[in-house]
Amino acid sequence: MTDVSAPAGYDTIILGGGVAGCVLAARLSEDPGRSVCLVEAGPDYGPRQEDWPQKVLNARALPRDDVWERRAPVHRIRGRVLGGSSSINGCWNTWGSAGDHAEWSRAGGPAWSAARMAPFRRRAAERMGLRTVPEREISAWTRGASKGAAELGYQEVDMAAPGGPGYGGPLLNAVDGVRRNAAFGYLEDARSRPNLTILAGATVDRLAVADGRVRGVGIVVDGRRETLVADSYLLSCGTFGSPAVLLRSGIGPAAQLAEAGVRTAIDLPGVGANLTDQPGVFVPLAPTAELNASLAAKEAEGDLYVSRMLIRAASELCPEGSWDLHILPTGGPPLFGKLPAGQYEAGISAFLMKPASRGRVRLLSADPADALEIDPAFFSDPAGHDVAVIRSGLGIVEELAATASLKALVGPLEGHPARELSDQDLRDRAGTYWHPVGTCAMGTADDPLAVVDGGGRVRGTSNLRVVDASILPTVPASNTQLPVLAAAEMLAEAIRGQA
Ligand SMILES: Cc1cc2nc3c(=O)[nH]c(=O)nc-3n(C[C@H](O)[C@H](O)[C@H](O)COP(=O)(O)OP(=O)(O)OC[C@H]3O[C@@H](n4cnc5c(N)ncnc54)[C@H](O)[C@@H]3O)c2cc1C
Repeated sequence: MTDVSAPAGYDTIILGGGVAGCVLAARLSEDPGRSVCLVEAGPDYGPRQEDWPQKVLNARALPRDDVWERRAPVHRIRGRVLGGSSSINGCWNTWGSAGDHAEWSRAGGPAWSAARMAPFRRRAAERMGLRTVPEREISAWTRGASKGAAELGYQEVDMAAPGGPGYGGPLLNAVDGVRRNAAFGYLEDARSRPNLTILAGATVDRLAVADGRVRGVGIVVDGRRETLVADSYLLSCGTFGSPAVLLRSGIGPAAQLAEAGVRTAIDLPGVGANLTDQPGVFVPLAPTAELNASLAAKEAEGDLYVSRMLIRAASELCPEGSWDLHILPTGGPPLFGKLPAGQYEAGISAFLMKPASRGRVRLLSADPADALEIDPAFFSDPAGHDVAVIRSGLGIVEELAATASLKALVGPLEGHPARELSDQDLRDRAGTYWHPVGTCAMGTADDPLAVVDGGGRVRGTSNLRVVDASILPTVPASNTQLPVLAAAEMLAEAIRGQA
């Protein structure tokens, strides 16, 4: 391998230029005495918004071009571009419950409490320019759904802060239909710093580990293999990418590594295990001619968005005062497929926010160009918790659809109520909310499945941390972008404090 690093190497190399990677690159390079290199497999379209593809900027749809494995099943979609999945996501930002922080604090220490994370949440919201839903983006469907939620007795709540069940709008990282991804939010002014190098189009293959220290990282650029060296390495390739890099580097379950033909450097059984994502079931409804006309008029004005409100709801199994479901009414062009002009899809999804099921990420080969085995194992928990909660959610969907406010906009439910579907049918109909976490989970020293500690340090290593969604041991009862931004802000400050 050729050595393409700075003559004396970098102080810090960040592997993966997604949500967490952009935060780390910006915050760590604020210190002019630290040289930082950010490595990203996908393209960097540069500092000027006008040079980015329209598809990536368009916040009204989910882009499908700059992704890993373009023909992959939908639960595996992830961004492969500077900004990572924030460049292809729904631009929604919500915050989780007190229960999430209790789980994270047990695993990672008091820094993960709601109070200690709050300043980092605010800092992230400010940098990303998060804003509330403007009135003009609220369609007749969204307005009806909010009124329906109030009819059912839900109170309006602040979705970007801890609290209890209720309804409201998310905070958005999109302005006038333009997706403001983490590369815009964090790298705009950092790009011109002489101590920050952004290396796009560079796929991380593996880390060279000896005696618990990373000695270099192998990357592939235009088919060429090269090596970068640094004092410390921060792995931010996301919930699917980070365990894959560790596994290729020989950090993972020894038996599995042997199967993949990789020599074990550190036997860490938790790498790639504990994959946790939020499945959802969509219940389609039939829009009335009036609703279709109203949505068409919104679209003509350029202000039609598929979803702009949600309900935090509780199943019978949810701890008192918290929520374990997002009820998400959507109305607009279908997410998948097409309808004739002037016709729209309206419906309501129930998403399971605190699943008990655990899936996994595994290598199919040691080649970084090969696809991974990604199995979210939706609704697989033996006790049937997840199926019970989603059924409860589908009951709430029916109640919402039956409110006077929504009955005026859609026809009645047809066929069997979704809550009566068989377990297998629920599995077959499950989509994803795209919030996978947990494959490099943080945990205490006595937790055999812990991969990192509360500071993201990889067990058994002295200069390697993981900082991204993969370290969250449990998924929050929220969308994950804002929690990942806040976690990266918090860990960046901790890393700077140690310099
Ligand atoms: C379709 C979709 C919709 C979503 N909608 C929302 C939403 O509306 N609200 C919300 O809160 N969350 C949403 N999310 C989730 C949110 O985007 C993620 O939680 C967040 O991006 C996670 O940040 P991360 O840094 O862990 O990973 P990412 O942002 O995915 O970044 C990982 C980066 O690492 C790079 N990488 C991976 N492997 C390698 C490698 N081997 N070499 C070099 N680079 C590599 C990737 O290309 C990517 O840029 C959505 C996600 C998807 C996919």
